[in-house]
Amino acid sequence: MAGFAGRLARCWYSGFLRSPLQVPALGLHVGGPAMQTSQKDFNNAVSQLKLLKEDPGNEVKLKLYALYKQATEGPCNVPKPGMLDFINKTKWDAWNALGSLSKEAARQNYVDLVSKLSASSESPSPEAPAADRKQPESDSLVVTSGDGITTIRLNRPTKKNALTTQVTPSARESILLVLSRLFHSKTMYHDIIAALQAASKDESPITVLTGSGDYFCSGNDLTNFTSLPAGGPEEMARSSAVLLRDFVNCFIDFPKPLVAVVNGPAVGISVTILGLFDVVYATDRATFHTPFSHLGQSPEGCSSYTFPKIMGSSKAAEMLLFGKKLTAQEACAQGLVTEVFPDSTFQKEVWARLKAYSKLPPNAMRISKQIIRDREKEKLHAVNAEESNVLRERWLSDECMNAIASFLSRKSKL
Ligand SMILES: CCCCCCCCCC/C=C\CC(=O)SCCNC(=O)CCNC(=O)[C@H](O)C(C)(C)COP(=O)(O)OP(=O)(O)OC[C@H]1O[C@@H](n2cnc3c(N)ncnc32)[C@H](O)[C@@H]1OP(=O)(O)O
Repeated sequence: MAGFAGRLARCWYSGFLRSPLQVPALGLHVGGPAMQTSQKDFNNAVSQLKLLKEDPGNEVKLKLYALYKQATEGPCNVPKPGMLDFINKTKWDAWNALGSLSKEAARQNYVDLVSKLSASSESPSPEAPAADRKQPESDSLVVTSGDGITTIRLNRPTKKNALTTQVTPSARESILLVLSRLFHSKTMYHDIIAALQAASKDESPITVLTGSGDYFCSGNDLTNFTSLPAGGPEEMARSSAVLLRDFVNCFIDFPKPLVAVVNGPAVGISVTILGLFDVVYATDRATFHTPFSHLGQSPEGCSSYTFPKIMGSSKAAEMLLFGKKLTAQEACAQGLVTEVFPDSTFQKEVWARLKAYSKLPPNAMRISKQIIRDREKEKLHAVNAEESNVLRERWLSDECMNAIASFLSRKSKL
């Protein structure tokens, strides 16, 4: 007991317990020295936020939004938005969760949070940009070229490289701009399309898709479903089907050797498009999972056609209908993966091999790919169009809505 009391006292004196109460969900101060923040400190913090070099992520942006509203308008005083108005409801929930927190305490929390973010965005990034970094379409996608290889790297490791339709704002955006850009604009899907189009015309003989961090990609970002456009769910489903079709078309039409370097687990659309790659190398840590039925959705990426062709209809059905997750070895045995490498030597072995392949005559490789793939193209485009249409309907179904709501409320994971 004495030890605990001693530790408590030391914590108190070191300022750890400066504010005696916290709002657990957001980790916020609600009392103590909060009252000392001036309006000037708060205004400075609002300006400081515009200078952030890193995107703090949607969760932090929500906290900032809620604190800003509380600091400037006091406790939430507007009606709760409707169920389907996901974005405004999420913002309302965050603001409302601050309860009766005083304006002064909200100002203090806002200032503390911004100063923490500024401090961490000044420390050097663990992954320094490559010297040959070429087209940073956004922070979520990094495109580099070197050694005869153009590498398109999915770069949202904290979200397992989920493909977002929401923009990662670059630095120097005001909170209002940050919030408005939460809604729409250019997306990671568009960035990948642009990167593939550029790579199809660049000097590199080989193009690679890979991921940063421990995942290859966790598929479509399920929070994409929360950005309802003015036309409501129907418009969201329509425009998403168009985006999906355009996205997959780029893989069907890609003219050069396209290699997936699968650095970890792959989910959803990041698995299905593998059937459109020429070669797939995987670490032995990778898994391959298409939980479409669990999500009330249906196959895309031409997998309804390529998977039965690659692995036979019954193995394909087990993956696409029942969401059976394959290990890397199983995926290799079934022909979806070309070769599996031990995780400890994966990067070294794969890149050495690709560098050697990139020295082969580029025109010969393109022409060979053309002969192998061209007779299938028309069929693949038709399959892609059909799959996109079916998904358009699925996205409006109760099964899909409930599955997304369940993930968003953290009740379910794969
Ligand atoms: C209208 C739609 C938009 C239109 C887009 C057009 C084209 C899209 C067409 C494709 C349609 C569907 C195909 C698919 O891809 S279906 C597959 C979707 N993916 C999933 O269901 C995966 C969901 N994620 C999980 O189950 C788990 O996160 C995980 C991948 C198994 C990892 O679990 P973990 O315990 O190791 O890590 P976890 O803490 O959960 O994750 C870390 C943070 O990352 C967030 N996150 C991970 N994956 C996603 C995702 N797919 N969508 C959104 N967020 C994701 C996770 O929430 C954690 O965030 P936080 O730290 O809690 O903030």
